[in-house]
Amino acid sequence: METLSYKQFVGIFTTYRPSRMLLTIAFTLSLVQTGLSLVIPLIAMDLVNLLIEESFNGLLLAGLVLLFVTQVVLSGLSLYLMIYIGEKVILRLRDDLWNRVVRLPLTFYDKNNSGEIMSRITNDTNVMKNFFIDHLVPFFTGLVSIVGSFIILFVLNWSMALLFLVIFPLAFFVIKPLGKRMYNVSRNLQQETASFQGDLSRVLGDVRLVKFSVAEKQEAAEGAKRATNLYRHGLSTGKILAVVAPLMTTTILLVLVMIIGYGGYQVATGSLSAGALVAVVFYIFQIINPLSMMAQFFTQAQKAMGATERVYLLLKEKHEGTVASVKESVRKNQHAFKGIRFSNVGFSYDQERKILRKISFTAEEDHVTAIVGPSGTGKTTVFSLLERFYLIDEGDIFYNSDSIYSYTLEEWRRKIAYVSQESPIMSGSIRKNITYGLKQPKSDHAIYEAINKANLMSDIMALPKGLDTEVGERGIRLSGGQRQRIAIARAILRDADILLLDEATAHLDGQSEALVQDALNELMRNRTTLIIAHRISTVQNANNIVVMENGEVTDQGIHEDLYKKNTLYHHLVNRQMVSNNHGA
Ligand SMILES: Nc1ncnc2c1ncn2[C@@H]1O[C@H](COP(=O)(O)OP(=O)(O)OP(=O)(O)O)[C@@H](O)[C@H]1O
Repeated sequence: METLSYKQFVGIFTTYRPSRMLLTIAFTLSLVQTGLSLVIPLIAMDLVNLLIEESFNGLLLAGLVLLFVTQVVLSGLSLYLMIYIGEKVILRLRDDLWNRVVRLPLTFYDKNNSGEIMSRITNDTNVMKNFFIDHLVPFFTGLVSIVGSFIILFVLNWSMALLFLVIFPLAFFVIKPLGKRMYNVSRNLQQETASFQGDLSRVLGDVRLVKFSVAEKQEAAEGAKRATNLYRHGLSTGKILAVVAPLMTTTILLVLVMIIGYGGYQVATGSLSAGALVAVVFYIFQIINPLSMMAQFFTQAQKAMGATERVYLLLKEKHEGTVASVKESVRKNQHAFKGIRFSNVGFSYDQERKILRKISFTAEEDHVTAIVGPSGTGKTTVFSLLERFYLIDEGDIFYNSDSIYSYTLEEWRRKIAYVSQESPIMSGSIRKNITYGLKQPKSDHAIYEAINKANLMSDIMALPKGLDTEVGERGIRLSGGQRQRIAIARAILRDADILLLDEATAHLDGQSEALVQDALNELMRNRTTLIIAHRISTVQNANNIVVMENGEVTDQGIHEDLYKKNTLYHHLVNRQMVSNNHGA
């Protein structure tokens, strides 16, 4: 993994920050507050000295109290502003990430685990936020506090300032190398957290598979291994902290003992006033506190860098619109043909294996074109290319007279309704599922019409809350046939010009299948329909059948002709389809 440069790191914060004005106000407030805290010991010094002389200045005391109060109020205000800015940055970042995630091309999801992506968007952004709020801003105000305190300390009593200057930096020689280790440890820790989440979402997503494969033991062991890894990384962090924290405390104690000892001696000899010693101790604290925080700053910065690095990788991914439109568009092709035309299309998912070779066929408007072929030949891939999930390598695909790449991605996908084999259902109401992705809201009347055409009416009427019944993960489970008919109702409402249908291989019972088939016949009317066919009735009724074999189109025609002259087709119909044949 390439490492993030400081410039990119800062770049992310500046890209998503709110107005510069707000940042300036927040910074100014915390600087003023820090400045005030530098004045307080000076007043305290005068007060102590006055008390020793047994006189008292009420005005001075009132001034001190006022300063204290102002400082507290300003400190609260600036803290809130910083939190506000931090939250704003992360809000924008998460917004942007979410936006990107839904727009990333499928090629990205082929390569990345969804649980890990979730972890990046939730955990890693949190780490970034905490760094900003808890460390970045205090770092700068801390710097002001340290420098200011040192200057005053030197003016008050240079010998004590010098003493302090010699002892304290020693601690940093030990802490610095540990910072580097901390970076590696937290980087691994976050990677491991992401893997943990990745595994968890994999198991939860396919909990049925786990159960019917009796893989519980295996998964439990896998999970325990991951949890142990997390534990180990946690302990490694602990070890580093166990060295750093006592070291810091001891150093602080040492410094205090020496300063107070030496200061007490000076007070006794009369070269330092008691008030000045009080002020010196104050300033020492105002140096030590931010310093120990700064020691953490570097380790935390490293941690935040690790988190930002992964977020940055996600931000760098190109979204689908730009990938799928790379191909030069060819509008106004000469052909007057209406429908879809594949012209010498070549495609591979990766460099190693060509999946489709010189695919050419037509799917005419108002016709049903069936695609048949053995498993793994590339039929689903043809559909994916039509949906522009992936970009073709060679040739072109035309719709009517234009290349499909001459449309914007949204324009193009709105022309298509896809009823896939699995008919996925989203968590939510049936209404939400049926109207999913539609541009305009549909009236209940239109929805019921679609439901009727999809043969779903009696199913929905039987549900307690009708259209508003919750389905999917948080609601009732639908049967395979019901899911398909919901997908069909969705496609009917979508009313797209092109229909892609991946016929289910799963065995529906006769009645369910008849219902689905009826609904499909209704859906296919007046569209350009392409079907990956598994039923003999489908191929018998198709206007054109495209036979695919090993990524190539080897034949085209109508059922009767192909059945007679094409051995593969003959074989396919006899072996694969007859078993599915209910209605033919
Ligand atoms: N996302 C992907 N990344 C890499 N290879 C893929 C991907 N999807 C499919 N393939 C490969 O492409 C080839 C064609 O797959 P495809 O799903 O198009 O076949 P199919 O004809 O639809 O098969 P089936 O009838 O079994 O569904 C297969 O060898 C498969 O391994």
